[in-house]
Amino acid sequence: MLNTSISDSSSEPSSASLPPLEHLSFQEAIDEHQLEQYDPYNPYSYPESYAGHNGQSSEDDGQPPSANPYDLHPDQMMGYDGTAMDMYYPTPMTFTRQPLNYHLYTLPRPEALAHKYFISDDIREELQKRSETVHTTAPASLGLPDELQGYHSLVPLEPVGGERRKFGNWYSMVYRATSSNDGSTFVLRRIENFRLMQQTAFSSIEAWSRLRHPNVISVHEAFTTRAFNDSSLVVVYDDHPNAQTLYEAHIKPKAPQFQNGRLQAQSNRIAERTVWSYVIQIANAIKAVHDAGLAVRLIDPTKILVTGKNRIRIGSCGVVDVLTHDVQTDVSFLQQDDLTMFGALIFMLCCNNLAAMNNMQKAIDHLGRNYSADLKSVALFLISKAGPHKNIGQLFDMIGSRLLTELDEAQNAVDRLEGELMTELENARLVRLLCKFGFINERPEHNHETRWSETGDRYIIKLFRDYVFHQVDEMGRPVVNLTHVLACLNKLDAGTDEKIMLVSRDEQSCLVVSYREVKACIDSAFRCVSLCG
Ligand SMILES: Nc1ncnc2c1ncn2[C@@H]1O[C@H](COP(=O)(O)OP(=O)(O)OP(=O)(O)O)[C@@H](O)[C@H]1O
Repeated sequence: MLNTSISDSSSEPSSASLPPLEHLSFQEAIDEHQLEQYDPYNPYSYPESYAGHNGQSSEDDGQPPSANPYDLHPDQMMGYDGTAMDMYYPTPMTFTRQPLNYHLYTLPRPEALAHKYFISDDIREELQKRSETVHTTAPASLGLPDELQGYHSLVPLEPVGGERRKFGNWYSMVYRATSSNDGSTFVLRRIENFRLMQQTAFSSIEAWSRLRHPNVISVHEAFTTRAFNDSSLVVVYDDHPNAQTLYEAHIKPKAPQFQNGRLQAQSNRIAERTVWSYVIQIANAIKAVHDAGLAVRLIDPTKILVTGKNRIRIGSCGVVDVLTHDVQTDVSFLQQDDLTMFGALIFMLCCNNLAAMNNMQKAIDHLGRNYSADLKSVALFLISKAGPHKNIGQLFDMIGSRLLTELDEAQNAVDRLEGELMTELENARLVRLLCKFGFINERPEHNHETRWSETGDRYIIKLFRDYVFHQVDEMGRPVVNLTHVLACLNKLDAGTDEKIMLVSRDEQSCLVVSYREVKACIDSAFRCVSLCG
């Protein structure tokens, strides 16, 4: 069995995941008096102090100064910790990483729209962070190969320099890289100084690459390379940006935090429900692996990833098979070993201690005191002596109705996501409309006509644009109301018969038109532009 050396990395920098986001809502930055005047239903109505001296928006659209992330000191930037990646590299970065403002679109959004028209902040932020992580680049000073068997733009996912990372007895490093084939990112685990004795060592990788399971990180391929100036083994996996290992998520000691004015230690205790969810997902993964005639061979908190809310995936599959190809071992023996490692993992998680198995009795007592008898029975079953009847299927008999709870949760999660997706359904429709506006309005010239966009049907479109976007209140201040814009655009897209009054800019004339008529004007003007294009 592979003896994975696990160093206590409590003092080590965290991995590629970004630091927790500090929500700097701008309401926090304004005083109570200003808040009283703030209209929460008007998405862009800012307190007086953010408007220009004449009561109109200032040039920066009346945004509070702190809402612009680029104006802030890096330490204050939302969700941005410049040191998060820098600490991986021994030499200082020579570029400035511009942070995303995750709240760019929704900071001033009215409460009433919160879950109606837009995906929820949490999910959007999470997805944007993942996308930002994928686009991180490494400094050239690291001297990484430019190209590696169809992969480029390598970025280490572990600190470089300092103590070298080990995978069993081998030095190892994990990189994110982009595939030249399809532009997707993958994760490459490199094992240094590996000498391939026989090509058949890769036969297990072929078997692993055929296995697709929601709780196993898919294996794509493996190859040897001299691109790192040695003979390295590289195994390629699906990328799950911003994933944390179980160790990072639950075992690594957390820094104490201020609570009620006092610095307090943070508990790492995992809720029983979460442990059961993990147990079921890992058992499910092991069953799929065993059914495929393989063995996981490495069930360890540093090699299992949490890739979303309580979503677990076993990683680093196949590497041990290649590394120990010359040692012939019966697969059923290795599968029994998987169950023992799985049992040990439950103890480590419940005791928040990688070394829990060093004091068996203490670990059993701890688990018994803090968790249910059922969980203790499952853990004890897994570490019990191997036998012909001990298999992963038997574990499912023990789990019983908890499987149904997990199924309920999974279905609820799908429903939630479908709900989120629904909120984005109409976005493309409105963007298409806005694009048409953009093509038509203020077009300097069309068919040698310099006043094309101001005359004929286009004049109605111009007035309609004023009606949607350029209304002012009785004090002459811009009415910046997202609800009005969305309502108008939706009615326009539907072409309703509702009539609206469009007023010329000099207020000397007005036109009463239906949305249906405005829609016809836009369609014909856009056709005219696109046919000549
Ligand atoms: N498939 C993957 N997708 C995304 N991130 C991954 C993937 N595999 C590994 N990682 C990330 O790479 C980092 C390094 O992985 P590794 O398996 O070396 O874990 P580790 O915690 O550094 O363990 P060790 O101490 O044994 O080196 C981890 O933070 C992990 O989150």
